[in-house]
Amino acid sequence: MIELDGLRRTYRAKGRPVVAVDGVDLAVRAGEVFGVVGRSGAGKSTLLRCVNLLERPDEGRVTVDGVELTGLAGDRLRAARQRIGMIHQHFALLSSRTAAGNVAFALEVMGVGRAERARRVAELLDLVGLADRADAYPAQLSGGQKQRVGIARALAGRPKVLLSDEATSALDPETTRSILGLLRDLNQRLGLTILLITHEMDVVKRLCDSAAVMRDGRITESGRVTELIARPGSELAAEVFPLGPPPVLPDTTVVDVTVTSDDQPFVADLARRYDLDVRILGGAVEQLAGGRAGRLRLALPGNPEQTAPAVAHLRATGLTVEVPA
Ligand SMILES: Nc1ncnc2c1ncn2[C@@H]1O[C@H](COP(=O)(O)OP(=O)(O)OP(=O)(O)O)[C@@H](O)[C@H]1O
Repeated sequence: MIELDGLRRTYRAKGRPVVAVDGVDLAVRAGEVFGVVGRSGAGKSTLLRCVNLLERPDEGRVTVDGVELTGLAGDRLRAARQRIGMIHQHFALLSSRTAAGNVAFALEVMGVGRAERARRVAELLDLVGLADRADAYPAQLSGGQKQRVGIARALAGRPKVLLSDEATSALDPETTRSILGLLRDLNQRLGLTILLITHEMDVVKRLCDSAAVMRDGRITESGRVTELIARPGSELAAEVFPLGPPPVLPDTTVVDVTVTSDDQPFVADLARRYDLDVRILGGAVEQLAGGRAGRLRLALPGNPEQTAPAVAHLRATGLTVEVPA
């Protein structure tokens, strides 16, 4: 649904080039929620803004729903852009217009007539659960309600794709959960493809089917969330399920095991097979949007040489096992 090929965007700051996006290839499948994570300055916002050409890439191609946007200009580009909704961290609402007025404004820009506009505004506010606040001004709405208006407005052009720029970063945890629930619901009910950028791992856990990690303008890893978490050395795994530095324990081998949905009861199996008193030092296993996954840190009695057969057995059963240094 979204394909980025060889995307590059350079800014000039104080006379020097700053490569914000440095040759990015990315494919987002129709109907999936795809999250791009990375530290501040990694190039996430620039990448997202290149998808609807708010930012013109210097090089590379952007294709959305089979249309190469980088090959369009003028009215054809405007029309293609209407099919891509966008929501923002600080909502970007017009303070002088009510919730209904903000959504109506998007429809006005698209040339939708008055009667149709009124019908669509009611429908869109209903879709985001805000029908009863249609006449409220942004200053009278909570952060979560403002983001609901932002989402209704982004859906005005019946887009197939929604871009989300840190949509929940300004919200408290409970409101974040309700907005993530709404986005998941819209993704499923409307078949909406969502590409989002975030620095919140909770967003990746609760909403994303797939994800990519961005660093210094490049994608360093990308794939389905559950697959990435099971990949040895994955940065995403360490961010989503942090285990921290390993403790130093005498005559003990510390191992980090990635758990995914089809795993066997491996702790009990290990204890039985090798007569080991396996201890769980930390970790978590959760139901994510893309399936059950997690990481557990285990302590096996014995030095690495003594525990090697048990570790090899864990690996042979298909588990990702890392022995942290
Ligand atoms: N308009 C601009 N002019 C000059 N440099 C810019 C501009 N916009 C972004 N940059 C630079 O490009 C790089 C990537 O910025 P970008 O905002 O895309 O990163 P980000 O990952 O979204 O970070 P954040 O989460 O802090 O917004 C940074 O080094 C930033 O300073």
